[in-house]
Amino acid sequence: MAVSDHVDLPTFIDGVKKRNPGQPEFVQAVQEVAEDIYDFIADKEEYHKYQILRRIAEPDRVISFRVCWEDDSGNIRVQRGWRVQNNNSIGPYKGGIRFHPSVTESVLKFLAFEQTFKNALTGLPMGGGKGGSNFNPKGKSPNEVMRFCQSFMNELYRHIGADVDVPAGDIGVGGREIGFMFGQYKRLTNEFTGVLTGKGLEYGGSLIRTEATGYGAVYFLLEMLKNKGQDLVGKTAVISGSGNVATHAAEKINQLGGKVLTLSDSEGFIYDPEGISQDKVNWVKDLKNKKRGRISEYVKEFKGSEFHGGGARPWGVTCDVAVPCATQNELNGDEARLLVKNGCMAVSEGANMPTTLEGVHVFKDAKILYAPGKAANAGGVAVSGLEMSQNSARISWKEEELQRLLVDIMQGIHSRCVEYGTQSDGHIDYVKGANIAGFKKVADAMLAYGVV
Ligand SMILES: NC(=O)C1=CN([C@@H]2O[C@H](COP(=O)(O)OP(=O)(O)OC[C@H]3O[C@@H](n4cnc5c(N)ncnc54)[C@H](O)[C@@H]3O)[C@@H](O)[C@H]2O)C=CC1
Ligand SMILES: O=C(O)CCC(=O)C(=O)O
Repeated sequence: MAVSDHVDLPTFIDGVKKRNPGQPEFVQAVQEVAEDIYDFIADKEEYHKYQILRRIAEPDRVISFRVCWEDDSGNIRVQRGWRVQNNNSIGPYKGGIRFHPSVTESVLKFLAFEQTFKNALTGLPMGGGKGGSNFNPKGKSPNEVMRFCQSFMNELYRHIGADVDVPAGDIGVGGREIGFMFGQYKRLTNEFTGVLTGKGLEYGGSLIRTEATGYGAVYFLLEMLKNKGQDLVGKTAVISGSGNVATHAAEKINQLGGKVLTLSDSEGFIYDPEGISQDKVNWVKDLKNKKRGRISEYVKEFKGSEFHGGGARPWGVTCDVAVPCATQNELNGDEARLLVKNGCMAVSEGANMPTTLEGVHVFKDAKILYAPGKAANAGGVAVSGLEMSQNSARISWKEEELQRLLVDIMQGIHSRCVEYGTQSDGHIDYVKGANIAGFKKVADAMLAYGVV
Protein backbone atom coordinates (compact mmCIF):
# COMPACT_ATOMS: atom_id res chain seq x y z
CA MET A 1 0.00 0.00 0.00
CA ALA A 2 1.42 3.40 -0.90
CA VAL A 3 1.71 6.14 1.73
CA SER A 4 -0.61 8.28 -0.36
CA ASP A 5 -3.41 5.72 0.13
CA HIS A 6 -3.52 6.72 3.77
CA VAL A 7 -6.13 9.24 4.94
CA ASP A 8 -4.97 12.77 5.71
CA LEU A 9 -5.05 14.26 9.25
CA PRO A 10 -8.46 16.03 9.04
CA THR A 11 -10.07 12.85 7.65
CA PHE A 12 -8.45 10.79 10.40
CA ILE A 13 -9.74 13.16 13.12
CA ASP A 14 -13.16 13.18 11.49
CA GLY A 15 -13.20 9.38 11.73
CA VAL A 16 -12.21 9.49 15.42
CA LYS A 17 -15.08 11.95 16.06
CA LYS A 18 -17.60 9.78 14.20
CA ARG A 19 -16.55 6.59 15.97
CA ASN A 20 -16.62 8.26 19.41
CA PRO A 21 -19.72 10.47 19.52
CA GLY A 22 -20.14 12.55 22.68
CA GLN A 23 -16.55 11.86 23.80
CA PRO A 24 -14.81 15.26 23.45
CA GLU A 25 -11.96 14.57 25.90
CA PHE A 26 -10.96 11.40 24.07
CA VAL A 27 -11.09 13.13 20.67
CA GLN A 28 -9.00 16.02 22.07
CA ALA A 29 -6.28 13.68 23.37
CA VAL A 30 -6.11 11.74 20.09
CA GLN A 31 -6.01 14.95 18.03
CA GLU A 32 -3.14 16.41 20.07
CA VAL A 33 -1.08 13.28 19.49
CA ALA A 34 -2.09 12.78 15.84
CA GLU A 35 -0.97 16.32 14.93
CA ASP A 36 2.61 15.32 15.75
CA ILE A 37 2.54 11.69 14.68
CA TYR A 38 1.27 12.52 11.19
CA ASP A 39 4.46 14.46 10.43
CA PHE A 40 6.66 11.75 11.90
CA ILE A 41 5.13 8.85 9.96
CA ALA A 42 4.73 10.74 6.67
CA ASP A 43 7.57 8.77 5.09
CA LYS A 44 7.29 5.59 7.19
CA GLU A 45 5.29 3.15 5.12
CA GLU A 46 5.06 0.34 7.70
CA TYR A 47 3.24 2.47 10.28
CA HIS A 48 0.62 3.26 7.63
CA LYS A 49 0.35 -0.24 6.26
CA TYR A 50 -0.26 -1.68 9.72
CA GLN A 51 -2.64 1.16 10.71
CA ILE A 52 -0.71 1.70 13.93
CA LEU A 53 -2.14 5.08 14.99
CA ARG A 54 -5.68 3.97 14.14
CA ARG A 55 -5.16 0.87 16.31
CA ILE A 56 -3.63 2.73 19.31
CA ALA A 57 -6.60 5.11 19.18
CA GLU A 58 -9.06 2.23 19.64
CA PRO A 59 -8.88 0.78 23.20
CA ASP A 60 -8.24 -2.97 23.40
CA ARG A 61 -11.40 -3.07 25.51
CA VAL A 62 -13.69 -0.90 27.62
CA ILE A 63 -15.24 -2.70 30.58
CA SER A 64 -18.29 -1.00 32.06
CA PHE A 65 -20.04 -2.25 35.18
CA ARG A 66 -22.59 -1.45 37.88
CA VAL A 67 -21.34 -0.62 41.37
CA CYS A 68 -24.01 -1.02 44.00
CA TRP A 69 -23.38 0.02 47.62
CA GLU A 70 -25.27 0.96 50.79
CA ASP A 71 -24.91 4.41 52.38
CA ASP A 72 -24.89 5.04 56.15
CA SER A 73 -28.67 5.65 56.14
CA GLY A 74 -29.34 2.25 54.59
CA ASN A 75 -30.14 3.58 51.11
CA ILE A 76 -29.01 1.51 48.14
CA ARG A 77 -26.88 3.61 45.78
CA VAL A 78 -25.99 2.70 42.20
CA GLN A 79 -22.92 4.03 40.39
CA ARG A 80 -21.14 3.18 37.17
CA GLY A 81 -17.58 1.84 37.07
CA TRP A 82 -15.18 1.34 34.16
CA ARG A 83 -11.78 -0.05 33.31
CA VAL A 84 -10.36 1.03 29.97
CA GLN A 85 -7.54 -1.25 28.80
CA ASN A 86 -6.04 0.76 26.00
CA ASN A 87 -2.90 -1.08 24.89
CA ASN A 88 -0.67 -3.81 26.38
CA SER A 89 1.97 -4.05 23.64
CA ILE A 90 4.90 -3.27 25.93
CA GLY A 91 3.63 -4.59 29.27
CA PRO A 92 0.57 -5.22 31.43
CA TYR A 93 -2.08 -2.49 31.35
CA LYS A 94 -1.16 0.10 33.99
CA GLY A 95 -2.84 3.28 35.16
CA GLY A 96 -4.83 4.82 37.97
CA ILE A 97 -8.42 4.70 39.18
CA ARG A 98 -10.35 7.96 39.49
CA PHE A 99 -13.39 8.55 41.72
CA HIS A 100 -15.00 11.87 40.81
CA PRO A 101 -18.51 12.91 39.67
CA SER A 102 -17.05 14.17 36.37
CA VAL A 103 -15.84 10.68 35.36
CA THR A 104 -17.28 9.43 32.07
CA GLU A 105 -16.21 6.84 29.52
CA SER A 106 -14.72 9.67 27.44
CA VAL A 107 -12.57 10.92 30.34
CA LEU A 108 -11.26 7.43 31.10
CA LYS A 109 -10.60 6.69 27.42
CA PHE A 110 -8.53 9.87 27.09
CA LEU A 111 -6.63 9.03 30.27
CA ALA A 112 -5.92 5.43 29.15
CA PHE A 113 -4.78 6.68 25.72
CA GLU A 114 -2.40 9.25 27.29
CA GLN A 115 -1.19 6.64 29.76
CA THR A 116 -0.06 4.40 26.89
CA PHE A 117 2.41 7.04 25.67
CA LYS A 118 3.43 8.12 29.17
CA ASN A 119 4.24 4.60 30.30
CA ALA A 120 6.29 3.99 27.14
CA LEU A 121 8.26 7.17 27.86
CA THR A 122 9.33 5.89 31.29
CA GLY A 123 11.35 3.12 29.62
CA LEU A 124 9.65 0.55 31.89
CA PRO A 125 7.55 -2.36 30.56
CA MET A 126 4.02 -1.06 31.15
CA GLY A 127 1.01 -0.77 28.85
CA GLY A 128 -1.74 1.84 29.24
CA GLY A 129 -5.03 1.63 31.11
CA LYS A 130 -7.26 3.72 33.37
CA GLY A 131 -10.40 3.16 35.40
CA GLY A 132 -12.80 4.82 37.74
CA SER A 133 -16.30 5.73 38.70
CA ASN A 134 -18.60 8.74 38.91
CA PHE A 135 -18.74 8.13 42.67
CA ASN A 136 -18.14 11.38 44.62
CA PRO A 137 -16.07 10.70 47.74
CA LYS A 138 -16.64 14.28 48.95
CA GLY A 139 -18.79 14.26 52.09
CA LYS A 140 -18.87 10.47 52.37
CA SER A 141 -18.00 8.78 55.66
CA PRO A 142 -14.95 6.47 55.85
CA ASN A 143 -17.30 3.46 56.06
CA GLU A 144 -19.20 4.57 52.96
CA VAL A 145 -15.93 4.95 51.06
CA MET A 146 -14.86 1.49 52.24
CA ARG A 147 -18.13 -0.13 51.13
CA PHE A 148 -17.92 1.59 47.76
CA CYS A 149 -14.30 0.49 47.20
CA GLN A 150 -15.13 -3.10 48.11
CA SER A 151 -18.11 -3.14 45.80
CA PHE A 152 -16.04 -1.62 42.97
CA MET A 153 -13.46 -4.39 43.42
CA ASN A 154 -16.16 -7.09 43.49
CA GLU A 155 -16.37 -6.62 39.71
CA LEU A 156 -12.94 -5.21 38.85
CA TYR A 157 -11.00 -8.16 40.33
CA ARG A 158 -11.88 -10.48 37.44
CA HIS A 159 -10.29 -8.11 34.88
CA ILE A 160 -6.96 -7.35 36.60
CA GLY A 161 -3.86 -9.23 37.78
CA ALA A 162 -0.17 -8.65 38.48
CA ASP A 163 0.72 -9.62 34.87
CA VAL A 164 -2.57 -8.49 33.30
CA ASP A 165 -3.57 -5.04 34.51
CA VAL A 166 -2.25 -3.19 37.58
CA PRO A 167 -4.38 -0.21 38.71
CA ALA A 168 -3.26 2.53 41.13
CA GLY A 169 -4.61 5.83 42.49
CA ASP A 170 -5.67 9.05 40.77
CA ILE A 171 -8.13 11.85 41.68
CA GLY A 172 -10.17 10.77 44.70
CA VAL A 173 -8.18 7.55 45.14
CA GLY A 174 -5.24 7.71 47.57
CA GLY A 175 -3.63 5.36 50.05
CA ARG A 176 -6.85 4.80 52.01
CA GLU A 177 -8.86 3.72 48.96
CA ILE A 178 -6.04 1.54 47.60
CA GLY A 179 -5.98 -0.23 51.00
CA PHE A 180 -9.71 -0.93 50.84
CA MET A 181 -9.48 -2.22 47.26
CA PHE A 182 -6.35 -4.32 47.82
CA GLY A 183 -7.93 -5.89 50.92
CA GLN A 184 -11.01 -6.83 48.92
CA TYR A 185 -8.95 -8.27 46.05
CA LYS A 186 -7.02 -10.40 48.53
CA ARG A 187 -10.24 -11.59 50.14
CA LEU A 188 -11.84 -12.50 46.80
CA THR A 189 -8.87 -14.30 45.27
CA ASN A 190 -6.99 -15.56 48.34
CA GLU A 191 -3.85 -14.26 46.64
CA PHE A 192 -1.28 -11.73 47.81
CA THR A 193 0.19 -10.29 44.60
CA GLY A 194 1.27 -6.88 43.34
CA VAL A 195 -2.09 -6.28 41.67
CA LEU A 196 -2.33 -2.63 42.73
CA THR A 197 0.37 -0.01 43.29
CA GLY A 198 0.38 2.90 45.70
CA LYS A 199 -0.07 0.35 48.50
CA GLY A 200 0.82 1.06 52.13
CA LEU A 201 4.43 0.35 53.11
CA GLU A 202 3.27 -2.41 55.48
CA TYR A 203 1.78 -4.49 52.67
CA GLY A 204 3.99 -4.20 49.62
CA GLY A 205 4.00 -0.48 48.85
CA SER A 206 7.08 1.38 47.68
CA LEU A 207 8.82 4.26 49.37
CA ILE A 208 8.37 7.59 47.53
CA ARG A 209 5.35 6.46 45.44
CA THR A 210 3.24 9.09 47.26
CA GLU A 211 5.68 11.88 46.45
CA ALA A 212 6.75 10.68 43.00
CA THR A 213 4.31 12.45 40.65
CA GLY A 214 4.72 15.93 42.13
CA TYR A 215 8.47 15.53 42.63
CA GLY A 216 8.85 14.14 39.11
CA ALA A 217 6.99 17.08 37.55
CA VAL A 218 9.41 19.46 39.27
CA TYR A 219 12.46 17.39 38.27
CA PHE A 220 11.25 17.64 34.68
CA LEU A 221 10.78 21.40 35.07
CA LEU A 222 14.31 21.67 36.44
CA GLU A 223 15.71 19.70 33.48
CA MET A 224 14.04 22.13 31.06
CA LEU A 225 15.43 25.11 32.99
CA LYS A 226 18.91 23.55 33.24
CA ASN A 227 18.91 23.17 29.47
CA LYS A 228 18.62 26.97 29.36
CA GLY A 229 21.31 27.49 32.01
CA GLN A 230 18.74 28.25 34.74
CA ASP A 231 17.37 26.73 37.94
CA LEU A 232 14.49 27.26 40.35
CA VAL A 233 16.25 29.40 42.96
CA GLY A 234 14.19 32.56 43.60
CA LYS A 235 11.61 31.69 40.94
CA THR A 236 7.91 32.17 41.69
CA ALA A 237 5.52 29.31 40.96
CA VAL A 238 1.79 29.15 40.45
CA ILE A 239 0.29 25.72 41.20
CA SER A 240 -3.31 24.55 40.80
CA GLY A 241 -4.87 21.74 42.85
CA SER A 242 -4.15 20.89 46.48
CA GLY A 243 -4.10 17.11 46.38
CA ASN A 244 -1.32 14.57 46.10
CA VAL A 245 0.39 15.96 43.01
CA ALA A 246 0.01 19.66 43.88
CA THR A 247 1.30 19.41 47.46
CA HIS A 248 4.34 17.33 46.48
CA ALA A 249 5.15 19.64 43.57
CA ALA A 250 5.00 22.54 46.05
CA GLU A 251 7.24 20.64 48.47
CA LYS A 252 9.91 20.00 45.82
CA ILE A 253 9.81 23.59 44.51
CA ASN A 254 10.41 24.81 48.08
CA GLN A 255 13.31 22.35 48.47
CA LEU A 256 14.87 23.65 45.25
CA GLY A 257 14.69 27.29 46.34
CA GLY A 258 11.52 28.43 44.55
CA LYS A 259 8.55 30.29 46.03
CA VAL A 260 5.04 28.83 45.64
CA LEU A 261 2.29 31.46 45.44
CA THR A 262 -0.95 29.53 44.90
CA LEU A 263 -2.89 26.29 45.42
CA SER A 264 -6.52 25.61 44.47
CA ASP A 265 -9.51 23.30 44.54
CA SER A 266 -12.79 23.25 42.63
CA GLU A 267 -14.13 26.19 44.73
CA GLY A 268 -11.27 28.60 43.97
CA PHE A 269 -7.62 29.38 44.69
CA ILE A 270 -5.54 30.79 47.54
CA TYR A 271 -2.78 33.33 46.90
CA ASP A 272 -0.09 33.72 49.53
CA PRO A 273 2.37 36.52 48.64
CA GLU A 274 4.70 35.35 51.46
CA GLY A 275 5.01 31.97 49.78
CA ILE A 276 3.51 28.60 50.72
CA SER A 277 6.46 27.34 52.75
CA GLN A 278 6.96 23.72 53.79
CA ASP A 279 5.12 24.08 57.12
CA LYS A 280 2.16 25.55 55.21
CA VAL A 281 2.30 22.70 52.67
CA ASN A 282 2.20 20.24 55.58
CA TRP A 283 -0.85 22.05 56.93
CA VAL A 284 -2.57 21.70 53.52
CA LYS A 285 -1.70 17.98 53.37
CA ASP A 286 -3.32 17.50 56.76
CA LEU A 287 -6.36 19.57 55.69
CA LYS A 288 -6.86 17.51 52.54
CA ASN A 289 -5.82 14.01 53.66
CA LYS A 290 -7.16 13.94 57.20
CA LYS A 291 -9.72 16.70 57.77
CA ARG A 292 -10.85 16.49 54.13
CA GLY A 293 -11.56 20.24 54.18
CA ARG A 294 -11.61 23.02 51.55
CA ILE A 295 -8.61 25.13 50.49
CA SER A 296 -10.51 28.34 51.44
CA GLU A 297 -9.79 27.44 55.10
CA TYR A 298 -6.11 28.34 54.45
CA VAL A 299 -6.80 32.09 54.73
CA LYS A 300 -8.15 31.71 58.29
CA GLU A 301 -4.90 30.05 59.29
CA PHE A 302 -2.35 32.16 57.39
CA LYS A 303 -2.72 35.94 57.62
CA GLY A 304 -1.95 37.99 54.53
CA SER A 305 -3.20 35.31 52.15
CA GLU A 306 -6.27 35.71 49.91
CA PHE A 307 -8.99 33.34 48.73
CA HIS A 308 -10.48 33.87 45.25
CA GLY A 309 -13.77 31.94 45.12
CA GLY A 310 -16.43 31.08 42.57
CA GLY A 311 -14.22 28.42 40.99
CA ALA A 312 -11.54 31.05 40.12
CA ARG A 313 -8.29 29.66 38.70
CA PRO A 314 -4.79 30.98 39.53
CA TRP A 315 -3.40 31.61 36.03
CA GLY A 316 -3.69 35.43 36.27
CA VAL A 317 -1.12 35.56 39.10
CA THR A 318 2.25 36.74 37.76
CA CYS A 319 4.83 33.97 37.99
CA ASP A 320 8.03 32.56 36.50
CA VAL A 321 6.74 28.98 36.25
CA ALA A 322 3.33 27.29 36.33
CA VAL A 323 2.51 23.75 37.39
CA PRO A 324 -1.14 22.74 36.74
CA CYS A 325 -1.89 19.82 39.11
CA ALA A 326 -5.70 19.59 39.37
CA THR A 327 -7.60 18.17 36.39
CA GLN A 328 -8.15 18.15 32.62
CA ASN A 329 -8.91 21.34 30.68
CA GLU A 330 -8.29 23.63 33.65
CA LEU A 331 -6.15 26.06 31.61
CA ASN A 332 -7.70 27.49 28.45
CA GLY A 333 -6.35 29.54 25.53
CA ASP A 334 -6.98 32.94 27.18
CA GLU A 335 -5.37 31.81 30.41
CA ALA A 336 -2.36 30.47 28.47
CA ARG A 337 -2.03 33.87 26.74
CA LEU A 338 -2.23 35.61 30.13
CA LEU A 339 0.54 33.43 31.56
CA VAL A 340 2.78 34.13 28.57
CA LYS A 341 1.99 37.87 28.69
CA ASN A 342 2.88 38.01 32.40
CA GLY A 343 6.30 36.50 31.71
CA CYS A 344 5.80 32.84 32.64
CA MET A 345 8.77 31.04 31.09
CA ALA A 346 7.94 27.39 31.82
CA VAL A 347 4.90 25.16 32.33
CA SER A 348 5.20 21.61 33.66
CA GLU A 349 1.94 19.65 33.73
CA GLY A 350 1.43 17.61 36.90
CA ALA A 351 -2.16 16.88 35.87
CA ASN A 352 -3.26 14.92 32.81
CA MET A 353 -4.20 17.14 29.84
CA PRO A 354 -4.80 20.25 32.01
CA THR A 355 -4.34 22.55 29.00
CA THR A 356 -6.96 22.79 26.27
CA LEU A 357 -5.87 22.23 22.66
CA GLU A 358 -6.00 26.00 22.10
CA GLY A 359 -3.81 26.58 25.17
CA VAL A 360 -1.30 23.98 23.93
CA HIS A 361 -1.00 25.90 20.65
CA VAL A 362 -0.50 29.19 22.55
CA PHE A 363 2.42 27.72 24.54
CA LYS A 364 3.90 26.07 21.45
CA ASP A 365 3.67 29.26 19.38
CA ALA A 366 5.16 31.39 22.20
CA LYS A 367 8.05 28.87 22.37
CA ILE A 368 8.13 28.85 26.15
CA LEU A 369 9.34 25.71 27.94
CA TYR A 370 6.20 23.58 27.94
CA ALA A 371 6.12 19.99 29.22
CA PRO A 372 2.93 17.99 28.55
CA GLY A 373 1.58 15.76 31.31
CA LYS A 374 2.51 12.55 29.57
CA ALA A 375 6.19 13.49 30.02
CA ALA A 376 6.15 15.68 33.13
CA ASN A 377 3.89 13.63 35.41
CA ALA A 378 5.31 10.21 34.51
CA GLY A 379 7.26 10.00 37.78
CA GLY A 380 4.24 8.55 39.59
CA VAL A 381 3.65 5.66 37.26
CA ALA A 382 7.41 5.14 37.00
CA VAL A 383 7.66 4.52 40.75
CA SER A 384 4.56 2.33 40.42
CA GLY A 385 6.58 0.31 37.89
CA LEU A 386 9.37 0.09 40.47
CA GLU A 387 6.79 -1.05 43.04
CA MET A 388 5.80 -3.85 40.64
CA SER A 389 9.45 -4.89 40.31
CA GLN A 390 9.90 -4.91 44.09
CA ASN A 391 6.71 -6.97 44.52
CA SER A 392 7.81 -9.53 41.90
CA ALA A 393 11.21 -9.88 43.52
CA ARG A 394 9.69 -9.73 47.04
CA ILE A 395 12.12 -7.08 48.20
CA SER A 396 11.94 -3.40 49.24
CA TRP A 397 14.47 -0.94 47.93
CA LYS A 398 15.89 1.85 50.07
CA GLU A 399 14.72 5.41 49.73
CA GLU A 400 18.03 6.76 48.32
CA GLU A 401 17.97 4.13 45.58
CA LEU A 402 14.38 5.00 44.61
CA GLN A 403 15.07 8.74 44.69
CA ARG A 404 18.04 8.17 42.39
CA LEU A 405 15.97 6.03 40.02
CA LEU A 406 13.18 8.63 39.89
CA VAL A 407 15.60 11.43 38.97
CA ASP A 408 17.25 9.12 36.45
CA ILE A 409 13.91 8.20 34.82
CA MET A 410 12.77 11.85 34.60
CA GLN A 411 16.11 12.82 33.04
CA GLY A 412 15.71 9.92 30.59
CA ILE A 413 12.25 11.16 29.57
CA HIS A 414 13.65 14.65 29.12
CA SER A 415 16.41 13.30 26.86
CA ARG A 416 13.89 11.37 24.74
CA CYS A 417 11.82 14.55 24.33
CA VAL A 418 14.94 16.46 23.28
CA GLU A 419 15.86 13.71 20.81
CA TYR A 420 12.50 13.76 19.02
CA GLY A 421 11.38 17.34 19.73
CA THR A 422 14.32 19.57 18.81
CA GLN A 423 13.36 21.90 15.97
CA SER A 424 15.60 23.32 13.25
CA ASP A 425 15.94 26.61 15.20
CA GLY A 426 17.05 24.72 18.34
CA HIS A 427 13.75 25.18 20.19
CA ILE A 428 12.54 22.02 21.91
CA ASP A 429 8.93 21.11 21.25
CA TYR A 430 8.38 18.85 24.27
CA VAL A 431 4.86 17.92 23.15
CA LYS A 432 6.12 16.65 19.84
CA GLY A 433 9.12 14.95 21.45
CA ALA A 434 6.95 13.13 24.01
CA ASN A 435 4.33 12.10 21.45
CA ILE A 436 6.85 10.72 18.97
CA ALA A 437 9.10 8.96 21.49
CA GLY A 438 6.10 7.34 23.23
CA PHE A 439 4.47 6.38 19.94
CA LYS A 440 7.61 4.87 18.44
CA LYS A 441 8.18 2.42 21.26
CA VAL A 442 4.58 1.13 21.28
CA ALA A 443 4.34 1.16 17.47
CA ASP A 444 7.51 -0.86 16.99
CA ALA A 445 6.28 -3.51 19.45
CA MET A 446 2.97 -3.67 17.55
CA LEU A 447 4.83 -4.11 14.26
CA ALA A 448 6.75 -7.02 15.77
CA TYR A 449 3.47 -8.79 16.59
CA GLY A 450 2.00 -8.48 13.08
CA VAL A 451 -1.74 -7.92 12.92
CA VAL A 452 -3.30 -8.96 16.24
N1 LIG B 1 -1.71 10.67 41.78
C1 LIG B 1 -0.84 10.40 40.82
O1 LIG B 1 0.13 9.67 41.03
C2 LIG B 1 -1.01 10.99 39.47
C3 LIG B 1 -1.94 11.96 39.20
N2 LIG B 1 -1.96 12.56 37.99
C4 LIG B 1 -2.92 13.60 37.67
O2 LIG B 1 -2.75 14.70 38.57
C5 LIG B 1 -4.01 15.38 38.76
C6 LIG B 1 -4.30 15.47 40.24
O3 LIG B 1 -4.38 14.16 40.79
P1 LIG B 1 -4.12 13.86 42.34
O4 LIG B 1 -3.36 14.94 42.95
O5 LIG B 1 -3.64 12.48 42.42
O6 LIG B 1 -5.60 13.84 42.87
P2 LIG B 1 -6.16 14.32 44.29
O7 LIG B 1 -7.49 13.74 44.41
O8 LIG B 1 -5.14 14.08 45.35
O9 LIG B 1 -6.25 15.89 44.08
C7 LIG B 1 -6.99 16.43 43.04
C8 LIG B 1 -7.01 17.92 43.21
O10 LIG B 1 -7.61 18.52 42.07
C9 LIG B 1 -8.66 19.36 42.50
N3 LIG B 1 -9.73 19.31 41.51
C10 LIG B 1 -10.41 18.23 41.07
N4 LIG B 1 -11.33 18.62 40.18
C11 LIG B 1 -11.19 19.95 40.05
C12 LIG B 1 -11.85 20.92 39.27
N5 LIG B 1 -12.83 20.59 38.43
N6 LIG B 1 -11.43 22.21 39.37
C13 LIG B 1 -10.42 22.55 40.20
N7 LIG B 1 -9.79 21.67 40.98
C14 LIG B 1 -10.16 20.39 40.88
C15 LIG B 1 -9.11 18.79 43.83
O11 LIG B 1 -9.75 19.76 44.62
C16 LIG B 1 -7.77 18.36 44.42
O12 LIG B 1 -7.11 19.44 44.99
C17 LIG B 1 -5.02 14.58 37.93
O13 LIG B 1 -5.10 15.14 36.64
C18 LIG B 1 -4.38 13.20 37.83
O14 LIG B 1 -4.83 12.47 36.72
C19 LIG B 1 -1.04 12.26 37.01
C20 LIG B 1 -0.11 11.30 37.22
C21 LIG B 1 -0.07 10.52 38.43
O1 LIG C 1 0.78 4.74 39.15
C1 LIG C 1 -0.01 4.40 38.29
O2 LIG C 1 -0.13 3.28 37.85
C2 LIG C 1 -1.01 5.38 37.73
C3 LIG C 1 -0.60 6.78 37.65
C4 LIG C 1 -1.61 7.50 36.83
O3 LIG C 1 -2.78 7.24 36.90
C5 LIG C 1 -1.15 8.48 35.88
O4 LIG C 1 0.04 8.49 35.56
O5 LIG C 1 -1.98 9.28 35.41
